[in-house]
Amino acid sequence: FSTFAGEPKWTKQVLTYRIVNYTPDLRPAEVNAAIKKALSVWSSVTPLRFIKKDRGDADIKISFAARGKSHNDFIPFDGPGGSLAHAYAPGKDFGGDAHFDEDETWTQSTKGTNLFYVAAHEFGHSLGLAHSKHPDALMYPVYRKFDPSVLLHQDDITGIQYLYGPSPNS
Ligand SMILES: CC(C)C[C@H](CC(=O)NO)C(=O)N[C@H]1Cc2cn(c3ccccc23)CCCCCCNC1=O
Ligand SMILES: [Ca+2]
Ligand SMILES: [Zn+2]
Repeated sequence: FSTFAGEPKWTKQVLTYRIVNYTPDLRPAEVNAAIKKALSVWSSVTPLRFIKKDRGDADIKISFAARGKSHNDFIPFDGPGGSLAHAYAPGKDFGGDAHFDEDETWTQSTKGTNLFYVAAHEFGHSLGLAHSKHPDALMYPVYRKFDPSVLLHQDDITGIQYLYGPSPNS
């Protein structure tokens, strides 16, 4: 596993998240569920807890943006394929935020681009993990057909627990 320079991480265990806008590829309830499930991947192995906010500021702001429309972070997306999403290391303002490329076809299945899988990867960054060199780790930088049952590789767990420790009820 790897962390970001300076090992930025959240100094609180309860974090807030807000889904700022929704992709038309899925019903809002499906997006809410995929995001919630992707966050629970990380809270299941750490003391971290996530609270959803529907307005105002939040630690982790989630949004969808397409090509050209620079979602005011000056890193425009590249159309279908290519890069699928990106996220920022813990910190204020953009810190922790995750942006998803609207030009992808977001799905809940193994066809198209699975939102749950990509979100789980991005939230690894939002919590302070950089990329892993293990090809079967969630934090590996290439999207792979995934087995929805097994998501976190030991490398991912070791990394996140290095930052936040294990879940208290482990
Ligand atoms: C891990 C993932 C959820 C998030 C990462 C980005 C990331 O690390 N976000 O935090 C991602 O999008 N990786 C690219 C990497 C990539 C693969 N190719 C590319 C062609 C062009 C540009 C990038 C890529 C080859 C063609 C396949 C393109 C479709 C799949 N894309 C990828 O796997
Ligand atoms: Ca893209
Ligand atoms: Zn990544």
